[in-house]
Amino acid sequence: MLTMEDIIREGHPTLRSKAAEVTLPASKEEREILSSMLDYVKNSQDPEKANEFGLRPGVGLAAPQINVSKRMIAVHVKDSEGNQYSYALFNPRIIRHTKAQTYLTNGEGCLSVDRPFPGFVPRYAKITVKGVDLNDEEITLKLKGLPAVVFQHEIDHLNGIMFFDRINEIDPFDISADAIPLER
Ligand SMILES: CC(C)(C)[C@H](NC(=O)Nc1cc(F)cc(F)c1)C(=O)N(CC(=O)NO)CC1CCCC1
Ligand SMILES: [Zn+2]
Repeated sequence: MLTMEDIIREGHPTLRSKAAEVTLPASKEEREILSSMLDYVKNSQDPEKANEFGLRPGVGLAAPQINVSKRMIAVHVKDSEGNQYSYALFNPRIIRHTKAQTYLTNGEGCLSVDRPFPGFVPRYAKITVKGVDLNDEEITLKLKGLPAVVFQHEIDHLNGIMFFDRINEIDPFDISADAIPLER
């Protein structure tokens, strides 16, 4: 099973690389890796397991974070209405998005970043994501709110983008007036 030791940290070159498309259908090894990533995110949200294995509770993970430069992400997060989004995707891509922006009012962190990085991270308010799941099904997801933010954060990792790249350097808390705030 994956633990924090498998997660590479800021400064590791893989976090700044563009991950390669997975040739579909995925190999057995690629499926095992993607499945272990979803297990990590689920396990990390289980207090007993998180405690036993020292896991930092996560809502998403991208393959580059475990030093696998392939386009694979795992997300396990509830939206504000309590709907559970649990997805492990090969080759996820944003095919549509609103101009409107949203942001977490607490800012963002990252399992690969061991320091606080204050500031608002502008994200698209609504996105449509296409990808292929572990059953080789192509799925299309229409997302808003926290799930939309998590998917954007994870897909950024596939392109070597870290959340703090998106924070305004002059005024970290500067965000467009019509951006939709997402309270924690
Ligand atoms: C780095 C960490 C702080 C652990 C972060 N968790 C998180 O943001 N949890 C959270 C946020 C909420 F708004 C409401 C709530 F209920 C729980 C996280 O897992 N990630 C995953 C990651 O680093 N993936 O690469 C960072 C998140 C920041 C925004 C999206 C993903
Ligand atoms: Zn991250």
